Amino acid sequence: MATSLKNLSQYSENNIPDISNKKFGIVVSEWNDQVTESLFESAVETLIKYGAKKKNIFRKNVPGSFELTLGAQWLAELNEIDAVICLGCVIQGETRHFDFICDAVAHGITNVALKYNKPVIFGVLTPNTLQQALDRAGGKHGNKGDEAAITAIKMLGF
Ligand SMILES: Nc1c(NC[C@H](O)[C@H](O)[C@H](O)CO)[nH]c(=O)[nH]c1=O
Ligand SMILES: CC(=O)[C@@H](O)COP(=O)(O)O
Repeated sequence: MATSLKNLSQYSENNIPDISNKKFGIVVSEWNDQVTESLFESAVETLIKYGAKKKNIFRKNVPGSFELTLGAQWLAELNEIDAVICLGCVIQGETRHFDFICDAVAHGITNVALKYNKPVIFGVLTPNTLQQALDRAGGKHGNKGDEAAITAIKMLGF
């Protein structure tokens, strides 16, 4: 979809399962916390909107997005956790460090989902600029946290 048409918070509300007794782990990167806190607030709001109980939402912080994989694993290995949402924001700098982090996190989170056979959602923004991140954390392109939460919910209804 062309960026100009993108809205991360527009999705079908069909096939939403009962999540009243589902437990969610949310791991949040502290880097760019102006952005990641907005992603977290939106994710929690969406989970509760569709029936999750606040007492069943468990947050853990990690220093940066590179650590999201291990944080996700520490949550996913808990039998009581039904789905994990990973929230981060990696902003392009001057070097290739951005590429290594994004690649590692995308592959790492995928591997955790497959290893523990449960939804582990990639709610990580990978913008070129802070403004692009803000546009996707409650701005003109919606909120990635909302998208990540509804993705977790729908996967629980698979
Ligand atoms: N530059 C960003 C980082 N860098 C830190 C790494 O994620 C990691 O914590 C460090 O390399 C030590 O392992 N992290 C972000 O989440 N966002 C960035 O823009
Ligand atoms: C994505 C990052 O880690 C970023 O902050 C690194 O910036 P730089 O590539 O300019 O060192």
